[in-house]
Amino acid sequence: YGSTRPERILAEVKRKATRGDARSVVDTIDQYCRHQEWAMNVGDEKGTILDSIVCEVKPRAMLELGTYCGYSAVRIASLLPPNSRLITMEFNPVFAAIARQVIAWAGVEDKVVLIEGPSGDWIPKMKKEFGLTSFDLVFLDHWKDCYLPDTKLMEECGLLRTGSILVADNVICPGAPDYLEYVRGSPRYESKYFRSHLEYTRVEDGIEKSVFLG
Ligand SMILES: O=C(NCCCCCn1ccc2cnccc21)c1cc(-c2ccc(F)cc2)cc(O)c1O
Ligand SMILES: [Mg+2]
Repeated sequence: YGSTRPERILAEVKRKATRGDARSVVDTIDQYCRHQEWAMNVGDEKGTILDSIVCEVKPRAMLELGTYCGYSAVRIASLLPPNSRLITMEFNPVFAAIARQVIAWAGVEDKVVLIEGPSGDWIPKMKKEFGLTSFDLVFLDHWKDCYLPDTKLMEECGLLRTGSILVADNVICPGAPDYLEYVRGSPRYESKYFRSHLEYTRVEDGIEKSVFLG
């Protein structure tokens, strides 16, 4: 039931996941999207790669572009050290409304700030709005043709510092070829590809981790 896929995912979370237990929310969504209906969460396989990077970086300030149902926001927030903050951005208000409820159900709302609107509008005003100097870690999971322009915009807006890390989902499927060429070719980035699969499928996909060198 529920008219949209995100609504059906939220209904499943409320039915099956333990309130306040982020891990059970993540596992419930993975089970549902693997066995009932596919959805564009980063998923369990690529999620494990993302987890290892979050644990390694221990970001104080993290940005996620592309919230969808809040699956990766919950996954990330559950790993963040105390007084760290994940800012997650969603363009679609219907998705944002669902994600807020998923994030609340998981009990990680005090670590997550969800903002709505297009990245091109938000990126230039984030420093002021959030009293930020820079992001330690950015997870790119929004429109694939926005990865490159938004990365350049973050550079221009001084949101990246030496050592800031970009983690990009879907660099193979659907693909972000211009972004890959940029981070792999630029002397200002040290890039590494983590081979994996498109969520819940056997199709090849991967995550690109790129360190900004300043
Ligand atoms: O399209 C994807 N994600 C983006 C969704 C829309 C983001 C919109 N948005 C959010 C914040 C924001 C800020 N500014 C502007 C726009 C913004 C996606 C697709 C697939 C996929 C689909 C079909 C298929 F056959 C194979 C793969 C798999 C993934 O993992 C994905 O992530
Ligand atoms: Mg994705």
